[in-house]
Amino acid sequence: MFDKIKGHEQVVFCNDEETGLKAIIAIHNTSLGPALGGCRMQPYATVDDALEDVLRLSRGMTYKCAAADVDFGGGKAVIIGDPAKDKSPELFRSFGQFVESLNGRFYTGTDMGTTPEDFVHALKETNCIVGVDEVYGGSGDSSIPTAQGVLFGLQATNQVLYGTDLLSDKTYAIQGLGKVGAKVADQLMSAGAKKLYVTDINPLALMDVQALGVKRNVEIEIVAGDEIFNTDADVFIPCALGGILNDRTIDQLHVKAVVGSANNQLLSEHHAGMLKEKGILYAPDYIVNSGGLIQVADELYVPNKERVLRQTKAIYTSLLNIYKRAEEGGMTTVEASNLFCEQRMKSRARRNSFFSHMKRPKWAVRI
Ligand SMILES: NC(=O)C1=CN([C@@H]2O[C@H](COP(=O)(O)OP(=O)(O)OC[C@H]3O[C@@H](n4cnc5c(N)ncnc54)[C@H](O)[C@@H]3O)[C@@H](O)[C@H]2O)C=CC1
Ligand SMILES: O=C(O)CCC(=O)C(=O)O
Repeated sequence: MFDKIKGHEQVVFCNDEETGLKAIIAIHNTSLGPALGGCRMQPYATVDDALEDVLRLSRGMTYKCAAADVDFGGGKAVIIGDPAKDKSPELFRSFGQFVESLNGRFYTGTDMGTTPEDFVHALKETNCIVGVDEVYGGSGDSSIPTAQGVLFGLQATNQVLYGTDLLSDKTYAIQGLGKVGAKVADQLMSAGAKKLYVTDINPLALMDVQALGVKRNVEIEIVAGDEIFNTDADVFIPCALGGILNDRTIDQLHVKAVVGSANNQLLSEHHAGMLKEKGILYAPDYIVNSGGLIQVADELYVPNKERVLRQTKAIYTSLLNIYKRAEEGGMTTVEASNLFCEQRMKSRARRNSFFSHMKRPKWAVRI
């Protein structure tokens, strides 16, 4: 087990037979501050699958926090269960009690399969919850800034590919039309996208986007499953599961770039090299999808949407800088991005231990 969790500070298995809660909380690194990361609910086939997912996701949060320049560390939680069938207020209260037991080392909120409403129940047990609705003292749906961040990432990418920030007259292939993907699709239509290829396992999500396409006069083509990798779109936008950029799918891709919200898009880091070899520009996921993190981290200062938007806009310049560093250093965009984050963590961690009280975040207003 210790080999498996190598590199992580703490992994907590949460078991409550009364509510049926089976969850894992993984804290990767708290050298920049307490761990922060959403909670995913998914019917994992095995506990090992759930563990692998939470370990990968929490590690990604460490880099995301460093890149977005928020004083938090990397953590994430997964609940093993079917979001359509296994949710109950008691289950989320039980999860909240486990979060509370970590005594401020871990802050959490939504991710795939969970909604802000779920965490209103958890909030009854712990203050370490972010991203609930404003009426409960939270900053609201974090998928709104996440989707905005993806749009800024797309603009930066179009700037490199075509010399313009405009998103119009291009075709995009979106995988996953959930909280983030549906908003990205909506905004791309507003921005004048020529055509969207879309896929989702939820037929209702597909019907909604198709109806919107008719209203906005934008062509929508629904494709089944893996066909999303094989469209003639200009940009592929993954907004569902991780690990979808792998030997098999990269072979099929003939887009010019990949820019999406899904966490851990690359099955393994060497897949960034494969994309580079194929001439596909890859926007590192944790740079592009940091809008939600920016909002939930900001929430602890007292929520402020303008401040969040300003910081989310910085994704545009961060991504351009990463593209430039990668080009100049002959690296993949992921290598360039990881290097930048590791340098920042090294210098900030030292600063934190010199000047900060151990009990961070020092700005938390809800403790
Ligand atoms: N919500 C947020 O603010 C953030 C989300 N992310 C990441 O973005 C991705 C999407 O997140 P959300 O939109 O919040 O999740 P969500 O649960 O609201 O939506 C996910 C969508 O993907 C669909 N889906 C699941 N498996 C699929 C498959 N095999 N093929 C096609 N579609 C599939 C689902 O039916 C659903 O519509 C996740 O990887 C998440 O970790 C990252 C940062 C922040
Ligand atoms: O979006 C959130 O609520 C928290 C941040 C997070 O979990 C993520 O960026 O993956």
